[in-house]
Amino acid sequence: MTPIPSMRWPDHLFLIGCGNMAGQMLSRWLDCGLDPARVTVLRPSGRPVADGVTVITDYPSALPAGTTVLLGMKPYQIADVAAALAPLCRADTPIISILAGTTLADLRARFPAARDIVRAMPNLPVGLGEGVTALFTDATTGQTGKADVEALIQPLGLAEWIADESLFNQVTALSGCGPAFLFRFADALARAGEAIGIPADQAARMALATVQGSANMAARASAHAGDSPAILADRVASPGGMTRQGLNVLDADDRLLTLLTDTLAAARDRGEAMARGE
Ligand SMILES: NC(=O)c1ccc[n+]([C@@H]2O[C@H](COP(=O)([O-])OP(=O)(O)OC[C@H]3O[C@@H](n4cnc5c(N)ncnc54)[C@H](O)[C@@H]3O)[C@@H](O)[C@H]2O)c1
Ligand code: PRO
Repeated sequence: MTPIPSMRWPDHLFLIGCGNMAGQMLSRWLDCGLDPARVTVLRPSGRPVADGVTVITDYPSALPAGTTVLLGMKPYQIADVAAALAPLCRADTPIISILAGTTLADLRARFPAARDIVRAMPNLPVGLGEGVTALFTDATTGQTGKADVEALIQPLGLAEWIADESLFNQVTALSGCGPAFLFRFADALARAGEAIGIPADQAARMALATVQGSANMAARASAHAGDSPAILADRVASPGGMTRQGLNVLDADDRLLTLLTDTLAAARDRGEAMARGE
């Protein structure tokens, strides 16, 4: 992949944990030209991450100058991680946290020296540069700190600053968890096809290609003509035809809308419970 010319990288990037999510972020950054020699990953397994990336299993005695920290482990590990990491962080050590349900106030309390702390909520397609990342910070973080984080997040896809942290669990439910809901939909579409008689492997291929083509088409239609997915759905449905009969099932009593609203609300509520330490 050709490096994105406008990319601006931290002098050094220190990842705490590099599993499903942080791994996708790092993979995209490396694809876009981040020098692996600038990256250190701390992971208990010590398993290699990528050529040239340093992997350690314990905390160093100091962080290289210009280090940006990415917290990428599980939220419940924050107490242990902060106890070891906070003494290494200085005022000019930016911290980006992708931990669900971990508030900025909590992060500030655990990393009192750090000035720039940003909550980021990415989703898995960031690995393709087609992700969504919600960002939140407070007035303590400087404008330069915000711009630096924005520059780092830019190659991952869409980035959206959230003005009000109380919406962070909502946006996490929508875009952070969203890929799982879409994957479920694609799976259900395939299984429904099988249920009405299509061979399973063929239904799986056709469902996935339909989701992929439709998502690409919806993105283009929105960007070029401002046409929403709701308008596109009507364009598929010939009056009195097959699609309308199907849409009538999804739309009856707002069935699909209610199901998705309940789904997002359940995910949001879990984020709020996690923030309470539950
Ligand atoms: N998976 C997603 O789609 C997604 C999306 C947005 C945010 N997140 C957030 O990303 C974080 C990681 O989620 P994941 O799905 O990648 O989980 P994961 O289990 O795949 O990765 C967690 C990583 O943390 C490492 N780790 C374990 N104990 C550690 C310790 N004591 N110190 C440092 N590292 C340790 C593990 O080796 C692993 O690499 C979570 O906080 C989650 O809220 C995940
Ligand atoms: N994965 C994380 C979780 O399930 C947060 C968004 C996606 O908690």
